[in-house]
Amino acid sequence: MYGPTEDLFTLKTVIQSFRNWPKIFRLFWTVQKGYFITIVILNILQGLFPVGMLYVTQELVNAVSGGVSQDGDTVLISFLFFISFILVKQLVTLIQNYVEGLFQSLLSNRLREMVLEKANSMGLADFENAEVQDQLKRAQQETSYRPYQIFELVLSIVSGVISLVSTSLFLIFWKWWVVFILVLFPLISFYSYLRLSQQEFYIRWSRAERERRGWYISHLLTHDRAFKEVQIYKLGSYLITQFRDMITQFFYEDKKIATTRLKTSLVFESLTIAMIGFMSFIAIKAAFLKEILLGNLVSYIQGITLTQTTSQSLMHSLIGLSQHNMFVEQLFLFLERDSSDPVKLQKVTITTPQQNDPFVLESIEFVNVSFTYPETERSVLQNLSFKINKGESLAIVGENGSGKTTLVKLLTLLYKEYDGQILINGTDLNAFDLEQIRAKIGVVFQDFMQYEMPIRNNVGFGDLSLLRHDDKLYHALEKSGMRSLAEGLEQGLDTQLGKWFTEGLQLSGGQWQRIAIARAFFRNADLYILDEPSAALDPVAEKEVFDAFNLLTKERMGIFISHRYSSAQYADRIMVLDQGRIVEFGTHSELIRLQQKYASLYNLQASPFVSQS
Ligand SMILES: Nc1ncnc2c1ncn2[C@@H]1O[C@H](COP(=O)(O)OP(=O)(O)OP(=O)(O)O)[C@@H](O)[C@H]1O
Repeated sequence: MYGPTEDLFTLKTVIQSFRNWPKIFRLFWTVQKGYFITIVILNILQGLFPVGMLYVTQELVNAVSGGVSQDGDTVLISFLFFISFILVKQLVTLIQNYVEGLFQSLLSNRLREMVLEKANSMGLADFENAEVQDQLKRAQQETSYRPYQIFELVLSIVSGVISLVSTSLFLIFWKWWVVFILVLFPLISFYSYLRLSQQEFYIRWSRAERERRGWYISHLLTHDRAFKEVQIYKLGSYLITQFRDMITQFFYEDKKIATTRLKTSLVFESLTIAMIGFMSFIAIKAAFLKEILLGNLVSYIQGITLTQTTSQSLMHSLIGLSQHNMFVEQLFLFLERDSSDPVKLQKVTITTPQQNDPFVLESIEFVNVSFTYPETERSVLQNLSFKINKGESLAIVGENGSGKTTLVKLLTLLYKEYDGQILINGTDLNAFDLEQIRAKIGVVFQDFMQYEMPIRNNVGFGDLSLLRHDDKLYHALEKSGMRSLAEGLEQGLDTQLGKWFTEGLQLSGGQWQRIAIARAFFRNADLYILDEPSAALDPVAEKEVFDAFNLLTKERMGIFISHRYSSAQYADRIMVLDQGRIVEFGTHSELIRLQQKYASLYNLQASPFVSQS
């Protein structure tokens, strides 16, 4: 297993985890300076309140009991002072809650945005990597609240230290050793609590993958796509049992830690109470013997309790801080990891139509390209060399798993780690801005997306800059044979598709595919790629789509993958892939004359006894 293990949580790692603080505080500063400063000031004030409270209480009690003065005015002034103090304290607390709430929302929004921005800048290889998925999961889980909790704890430590110092000074004039014991005692329990918090972190850390599995099971059980199979194959109770086993295991892990925490707390809390009891007894005895005034007795007892709780909560804050640090470390690990994709996130300017881009794809050439998927051994594409020029169409055929889709993924620049060279207009691909090249490619993947959004978005995502150009959207829909359906709808292009949201129109598999084709055609691309376009299309739709495709690619480039050899024959050239190698390459008639794999499969499909798939 990668990452930390339970034994690795030493004091050193705890200290090291503080290295993210400059980044965290820079983030706070950039989120909202005004709120940030206000929160700091209000927390310092909060730190001074306890000792203030001790003082006004002492003054009031002494005034009432006549220990300081018999004068009625003094009592009244002390009382008004006491009430005003409480009022100010409450006001500060209210304002503090208000500002902190707003700041926390802003911070959590910004962090969530940062995680999404990072995810958007990653490559496909990252998304297919379980370790990255775990990191993403941890980052998402911790983003919304951990950094703010660090801030809160730092502030509470600051105000805690102020309280501790001021209340200690108050007690020191009575008996210095009382303060010494009260501060020292929580330090003794520090190690036990630190160990516990590290164990908690490890448990949560190691859960990321299992939590994702749990999420997947609940996704299967709660989403329409899986519903049919879950019902027909009666998978429900099996999946629920798996889910239950998983959460039960989580529960027992949590329970074990909670029990240890309970035992530790029981020991230390009992000792604490005994200690406070002993010290209070000393103060009561002194008051009984008239060595101190009644007001002083009250403030000493409060002071003892306050010093004890403050020093204990300071200790817990420090431990909490180290735990939050470890979690935040995971967040920054994700935010700062190198992307497998050379394309860095760019702000999309959706106002400039892509039509204005002077760059034109003239040719794409593969020179001895071999490819192995990350984290795997087997070479999926081996020594591919071919060239496609503007105005040409290419059909790629081959058995399942022969590497057709992988080739499309390389063509669409989704993986950068390949051997050999890919040349664009005769120049190595790496010399180009990949975003610019991608903007010139319109593609329908085998597992195309069905966006649970209006038709406008489903098609318009092909070119965001033209999202509001209804005529162009309808034109693209016409090419994929979906115009009349869209025009017949009451809401037209703004009809919601899918069933996830209200008033959604559910399409058939073939209709969804045609929408995806319209999306690709909507883009003013130089290269159009259709991966298995006929998979869900009826013969009439297939013919329409191919006619549109041929027309569209006349002055451009067109590549399609198909298992239907009847479609492949109309491409200018055909590539036959077998176990990642090009075994035949040429026109339909050339390959038929060769009488090899293509010819035999073509004849097999043409035979009246084989149904076309
Ligand atoms: N993301 C991936 N990670 C690792 N291996 C993969 C990945 N995707 C595909 N493969 C492997 O690469 C090989 C080629 O897959 P590819 O999808 O390119 O085949 P294909 O020719 O398009 O097949 P089909 O006709 O079934 O769509 C297969 O052996 C597959 O197991």
